Amino acid sequence: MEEGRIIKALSGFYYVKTEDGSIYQCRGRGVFRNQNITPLVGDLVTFEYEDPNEGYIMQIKPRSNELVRPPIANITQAIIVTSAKAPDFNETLLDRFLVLIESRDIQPVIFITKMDLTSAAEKEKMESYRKLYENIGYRTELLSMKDGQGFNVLEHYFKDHITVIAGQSGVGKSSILNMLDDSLDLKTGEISESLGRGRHTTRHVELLEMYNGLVADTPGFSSLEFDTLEANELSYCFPEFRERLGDCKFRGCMHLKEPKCAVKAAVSTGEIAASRYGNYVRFLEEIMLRKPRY
Ligand SMILES: Nc1nc2c(ncn2[C@@H]2O[C@H](COP(=O)(O)OP(=O)(O)OP(=O)(O)O)[C@@H](O)[C@H]2O)c(=O)[nH]1
Ligand SMILES: [Zn+2]
Repeated sequence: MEEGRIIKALSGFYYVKTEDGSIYQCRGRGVFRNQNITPLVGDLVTFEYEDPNEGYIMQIKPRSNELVRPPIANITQAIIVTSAKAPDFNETLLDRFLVLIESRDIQPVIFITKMDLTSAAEKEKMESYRKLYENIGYRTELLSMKDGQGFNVLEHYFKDHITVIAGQSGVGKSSILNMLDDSLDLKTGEISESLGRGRHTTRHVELLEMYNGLVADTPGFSSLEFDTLEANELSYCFPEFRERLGDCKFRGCMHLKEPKCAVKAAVSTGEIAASRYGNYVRFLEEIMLRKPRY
């Protein structure tokens, strides 16, 4: 029995990559279909084969998480791409992405793009946002495609991770992916050729090899609704709230009107940013007003 990770799903085949870099074309076992289990890109699996083009996936290891769009399992990192300008930087949108990513137990990283379009005052503002988010524990990079600012450090982000890129339209996600793609051609061109298909002939999800990690070729978190998050889970998706939850007087404190609330105390001293607390309250209202689904 061999072990590997599904890095691509296409026309009923799963492409499983083993530790030594070999790729096996496999089918799911009938039993998965009967049990309503679909193997996902990102899954760690065991498989059997006689011919590398005719393997069978025998077992799927338990997943740490899974996304519906794109359908990928075991994501460890999400890079939120957000622009400083065009479209304007929007901290509520950034916090929304952060919460959605935290709620899936995925480590967020923040890339702020298009720094070349900012004025001196705006640059300063972006630097202060960088401080705010780094204080919370999120690694944050200020980037410019135009002069390559910040890009030299990007490769360190990918090692040993399964990364999904997230962010609204027009912020520069494809530009970053294209940049990643180039170096990818050098590294895995051989493998793609041996499988007889180019990487660009498919619209299906694929994990691309990138600086000793894997990156999904399709952006994630396209739905920005909090449709599965419960109100009492929200504060766990704000790391700077999470670390203070034990200090609130009331168990189950929602950090609104309750007395002796450690979160509100930290907001009043500036240890928690007012913008973050404001977005917490806003998201909480949104979750409470959500129509029950049947
Ligand atoms: N000035 C400037 N323009 C950039 C930068 N990064 C990306 N752009 C431009 O922004 C536009 C949108 O970039 P994309 O990479 O297509 O953005 P995207 O996030 O993939 O957008 P969708 O595919 O719609 O989700 C393009 O015209 C890019 O050339 C940057 O750092 N500076
Ligand atoms: Zn509280």
